[in-house]
Amino acid sequence: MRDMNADIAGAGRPTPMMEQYIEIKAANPDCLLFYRMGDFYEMFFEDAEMASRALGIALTKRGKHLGADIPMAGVPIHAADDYLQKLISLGFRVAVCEQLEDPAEAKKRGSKSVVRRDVVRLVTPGTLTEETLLDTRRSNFLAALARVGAGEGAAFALAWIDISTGAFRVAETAFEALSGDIARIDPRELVVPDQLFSDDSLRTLLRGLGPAVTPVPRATFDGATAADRIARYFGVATLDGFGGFSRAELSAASGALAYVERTQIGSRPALDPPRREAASEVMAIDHSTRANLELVRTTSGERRGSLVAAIDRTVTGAGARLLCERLASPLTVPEAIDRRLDAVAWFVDNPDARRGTREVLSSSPDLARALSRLALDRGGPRDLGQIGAALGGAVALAEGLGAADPTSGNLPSEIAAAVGALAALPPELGLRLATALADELPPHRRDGGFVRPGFSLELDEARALRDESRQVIARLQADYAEETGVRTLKIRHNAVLGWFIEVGQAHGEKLMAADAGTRRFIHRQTMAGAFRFTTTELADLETRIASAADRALQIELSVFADLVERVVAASASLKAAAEALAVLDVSAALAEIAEAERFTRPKVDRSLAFSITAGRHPVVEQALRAEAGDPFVANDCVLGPGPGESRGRLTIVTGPNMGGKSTFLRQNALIAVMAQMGAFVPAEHAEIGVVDRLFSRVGAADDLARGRSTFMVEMVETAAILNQATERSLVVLDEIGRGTATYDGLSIAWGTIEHLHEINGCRTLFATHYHELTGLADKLARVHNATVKVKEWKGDVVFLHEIVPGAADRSYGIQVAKLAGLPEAVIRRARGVLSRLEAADRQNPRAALVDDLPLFQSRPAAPSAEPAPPDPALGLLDTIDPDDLTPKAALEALYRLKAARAEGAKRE
Ligand SMILES: Nc1ncnc2c1ncn2[C@@H]1O[C@H](COP(=O)(O)OP(=O)(O)OP(=O)(O)O)[C@@H](O)[C@H]1O
Repeated sequence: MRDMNADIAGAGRPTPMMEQYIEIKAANPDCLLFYRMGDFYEMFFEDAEMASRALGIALTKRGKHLGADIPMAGVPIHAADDYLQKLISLGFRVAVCEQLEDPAEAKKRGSKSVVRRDVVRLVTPGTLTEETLLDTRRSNFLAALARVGAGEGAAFALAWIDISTGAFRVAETAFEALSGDIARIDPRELVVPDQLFSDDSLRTLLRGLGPAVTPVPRATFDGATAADRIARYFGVATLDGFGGFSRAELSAASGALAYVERTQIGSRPALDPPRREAASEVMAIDHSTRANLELVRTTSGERRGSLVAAIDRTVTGAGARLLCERLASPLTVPEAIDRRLDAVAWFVDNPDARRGTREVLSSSPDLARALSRLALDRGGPRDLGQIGAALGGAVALAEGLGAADPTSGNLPSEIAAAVGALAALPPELGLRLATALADELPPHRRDGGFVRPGFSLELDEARALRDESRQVIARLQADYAEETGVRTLKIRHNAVLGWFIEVGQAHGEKLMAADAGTRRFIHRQTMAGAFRFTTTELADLETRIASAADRALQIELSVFADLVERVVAASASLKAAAEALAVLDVSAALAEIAEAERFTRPKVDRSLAFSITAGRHPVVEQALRAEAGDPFVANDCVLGPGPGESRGRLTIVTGPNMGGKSTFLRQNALIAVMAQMGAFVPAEHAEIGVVDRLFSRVGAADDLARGRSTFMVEMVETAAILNQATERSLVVLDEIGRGTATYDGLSIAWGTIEHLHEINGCRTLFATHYHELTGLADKLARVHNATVKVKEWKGDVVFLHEIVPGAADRSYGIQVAKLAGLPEAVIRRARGVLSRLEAADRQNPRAALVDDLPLFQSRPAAPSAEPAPPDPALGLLDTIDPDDLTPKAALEALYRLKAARAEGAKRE
């Protein structure tokens, strides 16, 4: 397409319409152009070819350009949303180009003039608003990444906006935290200034995010104009009222807003003012930990099997979105966590209120998204209806919850705040919507028929006239039939002729002859087998009908506009109510699952405790139940400091394959996440000192997209843990070092444990098959051993899934391999090899290593007691006096120095 303009100059001119198309397309080169022609969006040239392949629609042609056929493909307006959804999910961006005037208007300018058209909106993954294009249970964030400064001193920030609900947040981040923060926000689209897009240090990260990354001109991120842009958007003189923002945050917020403005063209979504999220208030969970723990989706990308799928009992889309958000961003401030837990506890203790709340909520529509569509002028009567219904529900809820706490003042603060927000809704708005809107609502305002009879006298009159005229037509038809004696005479309507009288051919000829004198029946059209007539009477009536119908529609549209205006004027309180409804849904849903699954309230404080009694893995437990398999075996886990200790413990978990080590590791990480998101947890008792960062290295996966092998990925992630974990962190490591040769792996695991114990001091679970490591428990004060119990029965192994103190002596790998169906011959051979290896180890046991190796030395601690041998080069240097040297002697001295240094290096 880009070259097309150049081509045209050299050849004959394209048609005026093609000229218009080419101009609009040239302004939107990175989008498929949906070019409105009547009831279709048409695409031409490469766009047509791409769309026809992507959507499986017919590729046709229309006219010629430069002597060649113009490929064309089109989608009908009424089905456009479905096609848009498919295109967006395939990574396309679409520019929607509408007709901006009636074709009749264009004709007035001359027969060759083209209808004015322009792009009214860019549809991109991060800027969707239509119900059909959105996933109800997932937020649809557009994020923007900004960097201020360069090199070591560079500051990063992210801003993210969901235009379908108005949510707008900003947060500072750091280079190392970027991938974790982006994973937490989970945006559908990330915009970055073009210089960051091509920055080497970010290339791997951005490439990993795929087509959802959109580079934009850096000017929109410009720090100097950022504050102005934001203030302008919200119509305020200064941002002071929104709180303080760093330069990087302003830049990101400005970049995100600019993109919203660019894609929405003239429309202005009703966004909340940007809210700052402090990194210290959210548990840091890096990208791979998030993926490993399968918080919101499994490693294969599905929601089924994830933690959120196992615990989500919300009944509204907004509730599901909030639950997901809370799960993705657990808190680190115990008071804030307690506020959430208080709300859940209240719903656990008040099952009737819970049931009532959930019942009202389940029929409560998506207030935030309906509001957003109306504010963007993309809403229909049903969106108004949804607001009305949600308002009705809100009033019922506020009353119901108030009644559940008649003494009032005893409601937990989160619920009280939600009830407050619901009670603050303008009562007249709900009433107005209820009286104005009909019971059954059409999807589009253009068809009318959504205003309740009795609401507007004028409308009722216009409608009566319109409908009555129709009866008059029926009567007229009977009269004409009577008058002409043609029983089959019909009065019909079509778009070209309007109302007309139709009779069969024979009757038509007769009528023309009989009527020749009076010319009462005016001939309009002769069809095959039929004649069409009109009369002055009918023409008059037609005008009256048309104007009455038109009038009725105009009145309806003005009622619509008035209602939208009232709704938009109340958007602040409606948004607060939408948030309140979501909070109530989440709290009640977490109470519901707590009761159904016997979850209990965790105690979260500022200690370093980590004490779980009878903890379970919520997903595995439900899966086992669904398969009607053995019940899940609950296990304890204590990682907090013991008596007299100031830092947390490291527990080495050994045990057979398939014994349940990974499950145990993950369940404790998940319990920490659940506790800090403000949910009850699958344990009899849980006490957790807030976890600032959670690290989990569970299971290995190649990252071929980034050109890293399994082992490399494992080492990169282990390095991140060793460099970042604090004593407040929780670290869960599964089989570190297994991806390489045994001795290398064992050595790396060994060094890692010592570093975690001595330097990081974090609470750690470490599962391994290197049994030699269990010896470390004797050497390192806070290292403990735990193992999974098994029973051997007739040479087979029976897993008990019970974690007990102590070390395993063997892995039962061969027994598990046998269970998995490895050929008998292989099993026999493996047994033979194993017994040889074990015999060799008995002669020269690796387990004894722990006694031989000195303790970990890399602590930046005490200088070593033994002085290092003096460097001979330094000794030699002392004997040289530069003032005494001739140039030749100086050169010789230099050679001698070099030699002495080489000698010293050898000794080191
Ligand atoms: N506490 C438990 N109660 C009941 N069943 C369990 C329990 N823990 C694990 N299981 C079952 O055992 C299976 C294997 O568990 P898991 O993957 O945790 O073993 P593992 O010791 O990590 O094995 P490997 O060393 O081979 O990775 C699980 O899929 C689950 O079905």
